[in-house]
Amino acid sequence: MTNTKPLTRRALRQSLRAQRNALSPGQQSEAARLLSEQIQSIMTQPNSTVAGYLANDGEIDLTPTIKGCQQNGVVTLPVLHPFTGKHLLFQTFTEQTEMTLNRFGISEPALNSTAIRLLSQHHLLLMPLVGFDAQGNRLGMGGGFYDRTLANINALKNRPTLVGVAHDCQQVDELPVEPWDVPLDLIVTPTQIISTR
Ligand SMILES: Nc1nc2c(c(=O)[nH]1)N(C=O)[C@@H](CNc1ccc(C(=O)N[C@@H](CCC(=O)O)C(=O)O)cc1)CN2
Ligand SMILES: Nc1ncnc2c1ncn2[C@@H]1O[C@H](COP(=O)(O)OP(=O)(O)OP(=O)(O)O)[C@@H](O)[C@H]1O
Repeated sequence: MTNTKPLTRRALRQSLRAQRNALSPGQQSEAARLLSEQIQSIMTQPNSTVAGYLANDGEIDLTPTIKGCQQNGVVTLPVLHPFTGKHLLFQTFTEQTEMTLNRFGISEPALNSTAIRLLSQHHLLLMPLVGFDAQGNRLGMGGGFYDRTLANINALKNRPTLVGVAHDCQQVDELPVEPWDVPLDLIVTPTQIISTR
């Protein structure tokens, strides 16, 4: 019997990636500006530690958001785990941070053990995604990096709020869900703030 599930996810990925890549530079920068205002509006605590990402493949650009968060807090970026290659570490990011290209061609902080921040030290995790639905399901690039890294998140005493950030065109009615998928607490787009619980 043919298993159509992975195909469905693959087909969805392809179409949603094409849609975000079709946004014009003007639409991208307006989306980035609006998203930054949305994120500022949900940041309740001063001195927050927020994980971001550097946009790739048409993802919504967090540059204005990161600048805003750095003004009264700490920003970290994901780094591919040097040993497992399948998990993410989060390292602090400032203008002085030495950067390197990872195997996907995405810029990330050069490995520095003193810059690593634990998941439990974060208030917000801003997570890139390819697709989302209003129930909090997330479709990523297909590496399983965030899902593996967050697999035990509910065992933490202090767990960060998981925030999926995306363009509005990345929303679908209902995503296929896999057993390892870790649901999002919140989804923020340029025009929506969706609380999933
Ligand atoms: N901006 C950003 N950073 C991130 C992620 C992300 O989704 N976005 N990740 C979230 O997990 C991790 C990297 N995961 C990624 C997984 C696949 C591809 C990618 O472009 N895949 C290509 C195939 C590349 C290859 O075969 O080498 C593709 O699908 O076309 C990129 C990043 C960590 N950093
Ligand atoms: N907690 C986990 N433990 C072991 N393997 C996992 C786990 N989570 C995901 N995987 C594996 O990773 C692969 C990719 O998963 P999936 O398609 O859900 O990735 P994704 O959510 O799109 O990617 P990402 O989380 O990097 O954005 C799957 O084949 C799955 O087996």
